[in-house]
Amino acid sequence: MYVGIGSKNPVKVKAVEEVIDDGKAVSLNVPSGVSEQPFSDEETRLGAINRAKAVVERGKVEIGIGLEGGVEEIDGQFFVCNWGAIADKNGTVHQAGGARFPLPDVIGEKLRKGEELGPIMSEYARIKEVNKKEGAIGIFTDGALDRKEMYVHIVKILIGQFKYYSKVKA
Ligand SMILES: O=P(O)(O)OP(=O)(O)OP(=O)(O)OC[C@H]1O[C@@H](n2cnc3c(O)ncnc32)[C@H](O)[C@@H]1O
Ligand SMILES: [Mg+2]
Repeated sequence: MYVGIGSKNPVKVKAVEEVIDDGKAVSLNVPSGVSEQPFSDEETRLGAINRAKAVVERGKVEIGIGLEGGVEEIDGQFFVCNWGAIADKNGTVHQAGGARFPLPDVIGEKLRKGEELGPIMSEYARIKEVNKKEGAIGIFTDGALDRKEMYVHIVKILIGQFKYYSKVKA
């Protein structure tokens, strides 16, 4: 299966490569169509869908995957949320949500001021481009789960659905 991923972020590309059968993904920089820092579950989900569709529209691959990270405020506390989507040339789209976990208030205050989570996290963890490494989930779980592994779960749910529903339709 030749798959495109709508991001050049190595954690997202590696997550797709780890799950797909032939292990080679094409990475494409495509617009998410939402803010650089999505601020709700809905916006994050839409970003993932837009990326997946944009990959397929480029015409290089039959199947596109979009992965998007965002934040969602629940009861005054910010949570990181994660969404993924898979799209094919026939217009089929499947979606999956990933892990959620709360962010400390000191980070929430910066998000409210309009800063992006990526730079906030790098400053907080004192790790350059932490969004391309273990990510916020790696920091706040003391390394129990990193951002790539978190996306691996989403990609498995996406590809799994794609295979299941293709069989059912056949
Ligand atoms: O190149 P792309 O694919 O856009 O990769 P990205 O790291 O910017 O990831 P997203 O656009 O999906 O995430 C939106 C913002 O939230 C940040 N973010 C999301 N999850 C994060 C995490 O686990 N650790 C650090 N930053 C994160 C990210 O860096 C962006 O500033
Ligand atoms: Mg981004």
